[in-house]
Amino acid sequence: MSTVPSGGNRPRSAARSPALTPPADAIAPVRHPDAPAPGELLGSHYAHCFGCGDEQPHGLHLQARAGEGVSITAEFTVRPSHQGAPGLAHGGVLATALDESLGALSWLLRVVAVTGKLETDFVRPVPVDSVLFLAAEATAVSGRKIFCSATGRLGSPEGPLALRADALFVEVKVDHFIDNGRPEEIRAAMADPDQVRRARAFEVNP
Ligand SMILES: CCCCCCCCCCCC(=O)SCCNC(=O)CCNC(=O)[C@H](O)C(C)(C)COP(=O)(O)OP(=O)(O)OC[C@H]1O[C@@H](n2cnc3c(N)ncnc32)[C@H](O)[C@@H]1OP(=O)(O)O
Repeated sequence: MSTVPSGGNRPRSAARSPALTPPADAIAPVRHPDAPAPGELLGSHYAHCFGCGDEQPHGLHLQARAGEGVSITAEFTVRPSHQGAPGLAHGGVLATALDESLGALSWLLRVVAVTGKLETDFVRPVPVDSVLFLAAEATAVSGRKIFCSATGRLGSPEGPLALRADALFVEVKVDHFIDNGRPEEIRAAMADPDQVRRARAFEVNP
């Protein structure tokens, strides 16, 4: 019996929702001229974010770095608290790591965007203590819609493919959070000059 999980070589687009295929008039994503330089750590967009916040004790503490074009890389170490099955990462946690990596592309586009749709293939089991090497890139833009893809590889950037995702992010105004977030966290964020600075860094026209 083969030990290679099935599905690893399936062409990605064949099984994806039509909504994840950019329309014919979509344009190539444009890296903002003030985007962080390739290799630069992007930092957290919100200290309490479950994906990247350094003040979030339960979080993944993902640290993303700018890549070339509109791409990022990130590393995620799977901890015992991330288990689903014994000794294996929970799929929802892995999807979160992909989602956060894709969200980090906003730093390079300098737009604020949220996940509208995320489709994930779990190609290989991911054991506890694995280091996942994540890579995400924006592939097309159409109006407010940002089409993007990510992969997660085991042990090194060239390691076996464990995860891949395609996603649609939708550009929003900062008001999206002010209007929808719980008032106490919104008040605290708006009173924090460092948080306001981070929010501004996403926006071309704040
Ligand atoms: C302080 C700094 C913090 C910075 C914060 C950064 C946070 C990053 C965190 C990591 C990422 C996340 O987890 S973000 C959290 C998880 N995501 C969310 O909570 C989003 C919840 N959903 C929403 O709020 C909404 O549905 C939106 C914003 C996604 C879309 O609503 P809208 O603004 O009214 O726009 P709408 O007209 O519906 O959609 C615009 C276009 O996108 C398409 N579209 C929208 N959703 C979908 C969908 N699911 N599947 C297909 N297509 C979709 C529409 O068909 C339309 O296409 P067309 O007609 O134009 O062709």
